[in-house]
Amino acid sequence: MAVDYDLIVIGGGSGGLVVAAASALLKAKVALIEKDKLGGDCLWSGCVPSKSLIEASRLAYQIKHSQRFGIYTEATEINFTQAMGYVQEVIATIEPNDSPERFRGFGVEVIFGSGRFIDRGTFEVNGQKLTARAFVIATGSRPAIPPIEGLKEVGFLTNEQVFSLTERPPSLAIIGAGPIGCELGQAFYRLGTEVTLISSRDQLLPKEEPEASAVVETQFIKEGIKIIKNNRVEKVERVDGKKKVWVGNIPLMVDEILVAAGRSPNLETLNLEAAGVTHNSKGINVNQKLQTTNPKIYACGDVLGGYQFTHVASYQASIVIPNALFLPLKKVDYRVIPWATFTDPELARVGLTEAEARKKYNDVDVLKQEFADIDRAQAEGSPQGFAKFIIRSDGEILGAHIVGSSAAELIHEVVLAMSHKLKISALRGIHIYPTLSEVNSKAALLLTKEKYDKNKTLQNLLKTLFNFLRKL
Ligand SMILES: Cc1cc2nc3c(=O)[nH]c(=O)nc-3n(C[C@H](O)[C@H](O)[C@H](O)COP(=O)(O)OP(=O)(O)OC[C@H]3O[C@@H](n4cnc5c(N)ncnc54)[C@H](O)[C@@H]3O)c2cc1C
Ligand SMILES: NC(=O)c1ccc[n+]([C@@H]2O[C@H](COP(=O)([O-])OP(=O)(O)OC[C@H]3O[C@@H](n4cnc5c(N)ncnc54)[C@H](O)[C@@H]3O)[C@@H](O)[C@H]2O)c1
Repeated sequence: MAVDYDLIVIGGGSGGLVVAAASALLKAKVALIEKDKLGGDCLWSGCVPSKSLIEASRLAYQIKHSQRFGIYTEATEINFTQAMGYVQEVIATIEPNDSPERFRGFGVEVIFGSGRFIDRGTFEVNGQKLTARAFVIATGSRPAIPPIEGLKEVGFLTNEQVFSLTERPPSLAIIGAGPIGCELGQAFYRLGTEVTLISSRDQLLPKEEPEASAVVETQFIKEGIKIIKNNRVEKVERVDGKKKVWVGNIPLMVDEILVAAGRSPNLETLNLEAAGVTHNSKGINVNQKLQTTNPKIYACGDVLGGYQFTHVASYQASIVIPNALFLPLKKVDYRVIPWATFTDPELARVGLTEAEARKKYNDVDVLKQEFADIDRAQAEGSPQGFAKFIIRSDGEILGAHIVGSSAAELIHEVVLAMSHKLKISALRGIHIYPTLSEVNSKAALLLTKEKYDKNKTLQNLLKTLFNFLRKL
């Protein structure tokens, strides 16, 4: 039976936009259905505003601490409203890339509305019943709100409201110390808010290598950010115009609360049952080809509940496009997925942690190069942190964790090496002096040093050789 479209994409964020644009450029007939604005979380309430706010706060911190470089300024005044204005300015500059006009120009039919499946092959939106050869669900995620007594009544912010603030909250309790809590906690603190980070776990950024997270935590404590770990918010009350947050039995009086306690997939209104698409509490179930339990319906991005990053949504989109338009042959490969948390110091990761690697292999070795021994890091006054490589005895790189200045940029050399299955020795190539990238080459060199230190026979042989040569 003839259908209306080759592809119907539901959700116009990081994943859906890539699928829609590329498919239309390949001459497929594509409809993109968006319930709000094109751009998704990343543009409006995620990556773009958070990184812009972080930049404003980084500058504030550097100016405040410029005396060690012999630079004195008048007392720094932070105009929070203008800092937030800068955030909105950046969004407005990037927004045309995701505008409906641009996508219509690619040949995508952009439909605004929130629809639902009515059977395994039909999606209804704005009263229209649309059919397609394939569908892609890319509806993203929203903040998960923990069931805390009084929280809804007292009121709170999430990433969806926090970038619209025009006045600085004098104090802020942040529930959750994952990437959102840590990035925004430090940014708000540096812009003048008293911040308390509350984590139910014993580690900030619990998905990261523990010793890398510890470097971030040390910096937070040094700056003055209050941290409460191993504790949950039990209750919230309104007292004298303030918000009283009970963390276990510790009372905390704050002006505002930011909830950053993980994500929930956006799938409730899609009527997935009618389409034969199953899901779990984290997201939609898919196979390695990103097909849902209805093979004509694909899904990508945060709605899968896996790696929730813009670049992963784009990568998944690149798998979905050929599978949905042509033949479902391509499979996802998550061996080399990098990500970074943009705290100061930054924390970047690719591949396995040491604990994960040791569970899987019995020939794991660790190479750790401190930034303190990298001259450029000293020159820049940022000697904290390290690069830690998890390798196997044959030099295969299983994972890398860089915490320090520009870590998110530095990790890409490792990503390239891992993607092409290059051994750690590949990173020993000549690196420009003095650069932060030397942290990678010096870490790689540690293996050569380690091997040489262990090889007493070679050392004795060399000693004998030089003794002999001197006597000639
Ligand atoms: C504060 C914050 C900072 C972040 N920082 C980073 C970062 O630095 N780097 C990084 O890689 N990732 C970051 N992320 C994660 C990143 O934003 C997400 O992984 C990414 O946006 C996921 O893309 P997506 O396409 O799955 O969802 P989204 O981009 O959110 O797009 C989903 C779209 O679907 C629409 N939609 C939802 N339901 C329906 C429906 N029923 N019908 C039609 N349309 C619907 C939504 O309106 C939205 O436009 C951050 C997230 C947050 C919250
Ligand atoms: N730089 C980046 O790439 C970046 C930045 C921000 C967000 N993100 C993405 O967005 C996702 C969501 O971020 P997130 O920080 O909300 O989630 P998260 O799931 O990574 O972290 C949430 C944290 O909150 C804690 N928590 C949960 N309930 C709690 C409670 N009641 N009390 C105290 N602590 C509680 C959890 O233990 C966890 O550590 C991330 O996993 C990431 O994929 C990426």
